[in-house]
Amino acid sequence: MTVKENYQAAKEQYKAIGVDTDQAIRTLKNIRVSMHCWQGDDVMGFDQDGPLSGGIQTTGNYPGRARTPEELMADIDQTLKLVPGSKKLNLHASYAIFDEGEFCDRDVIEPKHFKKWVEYAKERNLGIDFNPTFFSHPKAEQFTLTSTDEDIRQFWIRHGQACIRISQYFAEETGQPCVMNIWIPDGLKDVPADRMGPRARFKDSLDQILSIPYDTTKVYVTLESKVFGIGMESYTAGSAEFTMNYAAKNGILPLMDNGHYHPTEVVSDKISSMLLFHDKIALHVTRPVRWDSDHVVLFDDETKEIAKEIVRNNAIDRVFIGLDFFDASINRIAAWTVGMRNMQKALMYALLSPNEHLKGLQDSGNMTELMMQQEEMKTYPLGAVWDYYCEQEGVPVREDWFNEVQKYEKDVLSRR
Ligand SMILES: C[C@H](O)[C@H](O)[C@@H](O)C(=O)CO
Ligand SMILES: [Mn+2]
Repeated sequence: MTVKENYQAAKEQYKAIGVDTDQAIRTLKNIRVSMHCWQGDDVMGFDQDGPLSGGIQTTGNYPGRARTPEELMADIDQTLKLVPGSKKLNLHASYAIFDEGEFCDRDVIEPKHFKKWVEYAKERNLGIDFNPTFFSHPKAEQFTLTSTDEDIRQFWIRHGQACIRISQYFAEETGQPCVMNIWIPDGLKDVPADRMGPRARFKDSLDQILSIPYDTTKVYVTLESKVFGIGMESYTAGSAEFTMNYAAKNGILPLMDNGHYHPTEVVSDKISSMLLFHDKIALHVTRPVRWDSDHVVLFDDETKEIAKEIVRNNAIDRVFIGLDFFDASINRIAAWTVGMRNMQKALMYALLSPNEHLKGLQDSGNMTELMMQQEEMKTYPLGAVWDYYCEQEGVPVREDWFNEVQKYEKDVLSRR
């Protein structure tokens, strides 16, 4: 049977339970998933040579890490060829590109240092999301926006402001809004004597960053929480409560990273609550294995559940979906491809669910049929619809994409 014939059979099966597969494909095609540039180079960036800091870690030493902007762009290109649908590029400030012999510290970076990224994005019809980088820098050895050293705190405030200006430049150049996410690692290894002070300074720093004029229809500033980091096990200033309240009170968006909570908490259960109080929210989809390990996103239960919450709450236009993982132990292009395709597959799974019918079963208290139907959905022919979608999008079907990764590894990555 051809991919199309398989699709026709699947289409009939879904139709019998009231699901329109053609519509699901049309919807999925327009959901932009933001691909993080930092999977390609183990979060090293181009503006400094020091180690990765901030309580995050890449493990592994698989050959082929991108070492220059040109290599990273080539690797992203290779990945984009293997991923269907609409995509966006997510950059960190540490990926600024300087001219030969030029260097600008993070507090004085300008749009011109991202001109090459803008050209790259425009040629590929990609929007750009952005992140100030409050780690991997000599001035981030201890604290950034919570620092008691006013010079250091002001340095990072200027960095945040510079990034807002760069974000607006991205939005204006690409014609797509830019999500600018603020995450700081600031925290303490051991029991604090003062939990309030750092948070008060963080609050004031954010107020100062956001005090500069910017177009809120073009730049969506988000604030990401985190429960702990390596070396910040006892306390993080940017806790869930801090970021949620700050975002709600100051007209910015909360960002939830599903690696940033206690292990039994799930972001899928938080989305509906957040949507009731915010017009828009943002996500970092990742896979925490026992801790915020940033493993590649799989087609697993939580990813599917996150996708279901976005789809069945009609929140596709209200949730910015970005990925955030970095695995240096496997081929990095395969890592990106698996993660991107799985996020989209999860969205397709959600779109192919008879959501109104299932909700009706819950509302009428018919929990037996609800369980039965939700379980049966797991073996409906999602794969046939996914394959057809990939074929329509001109990207490899099923595992065929891996041949291209192997060829690229042989021809390009292994020569680095
Ligand atoms: C690179 C980081 O993962 C990112 O900036 C931040 O979103 C994070 O999740 C830190 O744990
Ligand atoms: Mn994150």
